[in-house]
Amino acid sequence: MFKTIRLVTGHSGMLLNRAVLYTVLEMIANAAPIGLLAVVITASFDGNVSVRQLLWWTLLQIVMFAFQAIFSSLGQLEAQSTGSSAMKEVRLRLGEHLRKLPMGFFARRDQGDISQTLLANVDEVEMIVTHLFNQIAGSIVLPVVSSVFLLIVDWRLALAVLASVPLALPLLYASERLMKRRSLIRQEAAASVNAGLLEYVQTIRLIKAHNQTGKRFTRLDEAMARLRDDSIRIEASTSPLVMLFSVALELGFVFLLLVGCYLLEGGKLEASVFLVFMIVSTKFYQPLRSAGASLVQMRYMASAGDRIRELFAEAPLSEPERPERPASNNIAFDGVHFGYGDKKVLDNVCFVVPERSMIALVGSSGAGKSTIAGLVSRYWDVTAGSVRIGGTDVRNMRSDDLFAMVGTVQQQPYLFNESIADNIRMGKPGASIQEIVDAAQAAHCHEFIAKLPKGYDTLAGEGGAALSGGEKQRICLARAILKDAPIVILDEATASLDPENEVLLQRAIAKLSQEKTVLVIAHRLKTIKTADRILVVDHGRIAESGSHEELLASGGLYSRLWQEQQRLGGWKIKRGDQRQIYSRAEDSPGL
Ligand SMILES: Nc1ncnc2c1ncn2[C@@H]1O[C@H](COP(=O)(O)OP(=O)(O)OP(=O)(O)O)[C@@H](O)[C@H]1O
Repeated sequence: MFKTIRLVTGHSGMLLNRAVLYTVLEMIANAAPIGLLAVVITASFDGNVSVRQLLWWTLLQIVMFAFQAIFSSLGQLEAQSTGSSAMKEVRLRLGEHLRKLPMGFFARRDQGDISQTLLANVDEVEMIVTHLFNQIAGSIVLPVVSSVFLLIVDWRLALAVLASVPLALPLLYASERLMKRRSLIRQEAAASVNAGLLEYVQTIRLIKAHNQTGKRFTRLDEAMARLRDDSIRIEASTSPLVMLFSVALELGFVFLLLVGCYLLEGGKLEASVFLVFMIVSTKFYQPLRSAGASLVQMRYMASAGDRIRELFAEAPLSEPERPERPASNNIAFDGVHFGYGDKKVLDNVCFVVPERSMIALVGSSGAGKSTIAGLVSRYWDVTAGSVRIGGTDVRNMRSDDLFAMVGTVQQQPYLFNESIADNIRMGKPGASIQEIVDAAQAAHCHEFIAKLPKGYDTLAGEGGAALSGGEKQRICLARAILKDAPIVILDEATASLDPENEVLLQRAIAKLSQEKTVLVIAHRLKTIKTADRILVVDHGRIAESGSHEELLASGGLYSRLWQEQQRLGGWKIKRGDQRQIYSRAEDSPGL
């Protein structure tokens, strides 16, 4: 549990100490009136109380209440600000850590599961820092102070009051252990509900399209039912133990009555002392009961901390001890083998992409093209062989240097729910609006952005929901152009474009390749016809390599794919003719 507190407070540990100090002072101010009360009761029994003394005691009581209020506010304020800033730091550290993890981690772990850790688990741990830790520290101080006081006043009665503590503690321990076990199960159930909800919202279009609403909802419903059952189970198993702990603790009061009556009977105890004990013991049991309940609750929150620590424990991509910088921007694959776990995907892949050239990767679906592109950015590490940039193995480069060198436009473009300008600016933080417009013009998206009601200030919608696939892809391309990285990877970047925009974009990409190293993945072969070299990937191997003309002449796989696409691509919808919807391309010179 303390590991969790240390993990989240980090450098702010000292601030938390200050919060605890305020709480301790608050509790001392809370306990002080007890001593005062004892003096008043004893003096009243002895019959020597003056009005002046009473006034002084009352004044002292008021001062203690004021101190209590001041220290309580200071403690809460300190704990809240420590907690909030510590959590902000933890989220940033987690975000940074996630960025450095290999992509294999994201293939293993569910998005919803990760977001549950980043959001809910961090919030739960924040509760420890802002409320529970303070509460527990405070609730322990009061009984400690009161028991010291009681021991001084009458050790026999004090021992009677304290006798129930060793009886109650094993029950608290059992409850804490049970909570530890059950909380992990409940955390997993909560993560699976979160994952289900996220998937449901993200795929709502698909679910509607396939009329799957009921079925998907059933799965979500089941996950929620599991969470409900686990929550009830936690409550049902730990609450009775916490309750028993309270009852066992209160048994001390019964011991006090028994011992007190016995001593009173034998004339070995003054009635005033007995009365003081009966009043003060309430200040002993009540805080201990709430400390016990908070401790069990804290155990649950600490399991959220375990999940955060687990995430931090995931090994990031290894960083070289002596980082190297590439001498140039060419890319070389040298005998690369790679597989996802046991599944072998690439087999002895060798090729070079010279600087200022465009190399295209083509091949059937699942052949391994995106995997090759991913290895350049070190999304994964090769199993054998090496991927080098400018002669330097990418594993010997600092990952930040590598990411800065490569600009990628993915198959599925993603836009953040920010303005279009900010989405493009991500490529170069701090870029002026003129630079953004220039990049948008190069990516042929300026025109449609300018026509939007708020132009570049239009919100893209989460995931770019408010834009078409082609528009999103062009904005992502503008982002990559603005990044101005020496290596550009376009993974099916023109897949969602209409023929007209595709031609324009081809020109932009061709221009890009005059200055940069460009690796393009495309299914539509006519979009990469002009590439300096085309690599045909087949079952994880480079099956053919050459220019468009050379590959056509060789009559191999590329040539067959080309013929096939020519045949299929020759069909188009003929406008204005309801009877003859499809027509051969050669019938239409406009194609
Ligand atoms: N994260 C992953 N975990 C396990 N297997 C994967 C993963 N990503 C891809 N694969 C598998 O590796 C093989 C190559 O996939 P890859 O995405 O590289 O092919 P591709 O040629 O780019 O396909 P496409 O043209 O359809 O995008 C496929 O069989 C695919 O199922």
